[in-house]
Amino acid sequence: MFIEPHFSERDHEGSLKVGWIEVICGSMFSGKTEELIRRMKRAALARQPLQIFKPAIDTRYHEEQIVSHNENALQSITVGHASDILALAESAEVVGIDEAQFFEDDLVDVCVQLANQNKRVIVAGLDMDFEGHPFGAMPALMAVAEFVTKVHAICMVCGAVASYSFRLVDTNEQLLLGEKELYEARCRRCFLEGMRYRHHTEEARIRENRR
Ligand SMILES: Nc1ncnc2c1ncn2[C@@H]1O[C@H](COP(=O)(O)OP(=O)(O)O)[C@@H](O)[C@H]1O
Ligand SMILES: Cc1cn([C@H]2C[C@H](O)[C@@H](COP(=O)(O)O)O2)c(=O)[nH]c1=O
Ligand SMILES: [Zn+2]
Repeated sequence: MFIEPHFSERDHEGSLKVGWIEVICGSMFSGKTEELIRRMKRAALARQPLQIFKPAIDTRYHEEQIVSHNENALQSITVGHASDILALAESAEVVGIDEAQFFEDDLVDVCVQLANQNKRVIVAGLDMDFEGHPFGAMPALMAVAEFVTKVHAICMVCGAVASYSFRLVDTNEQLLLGEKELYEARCRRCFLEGMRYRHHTEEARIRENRR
């Protein structure tokens, strides 16, 4: 379990002397939002001013809350662009960002600026998309972060540890919001099997159309 850096990182009034970036990544259903909520609740207990942000693109559950799959929730601000966070987080010492994969690449620079202003920045997001490719600004964020935590789900096919989000419907757009009706957490083996089957049926369909 992630333990916050020691309190010597604070001045005598308890304010942060140095900032840093924490990344929480993993597949869908792996507990990213739960872990973000857990860390933010502990910051609140320590009476540190905090603010949570999420991208306008993702309003699946609530406009002004981050909500985990098991219905844990915390107040958040929805922003259209990562750069909006800079002004809105001015009075926060701890900044949480959920669904980071949906922001533009400038999220990396925004997080670095916030950390350079001595803020603790906690970013949660999908490390890979439905094809198993790195998602948005997540890889770059992992590179500049002081702390990276990868959380895991349970494979819905075989019960092993899952790192992949398998899409159950046949669309190739990277952006497709949804839950269990559209995605399944899968281990490497079951993810690969699903992808092979998909390519196989796609090729069969193309062959059929050529006739
Ligand atoms: N396949 C699964 N593996 C693990 N947890 C799952 C799975 N399916 C549903 N869950 C639920 O999802 C919760 C995690 O939700 P959440 O924090 O929102 O995940 P994430 O933000 O990574 O999508 C778990 O505590 C569990 O209740
Ligand atoms: C893999 C993948 C996911 N999405 C969408 C589906 C969900 O709306 C979110 C992820 O939510 P979670 O909190 O991590 O469960 O992202 C997508 O648009 N494209 C993808 O490839
Ligand atoms: Zn599996």
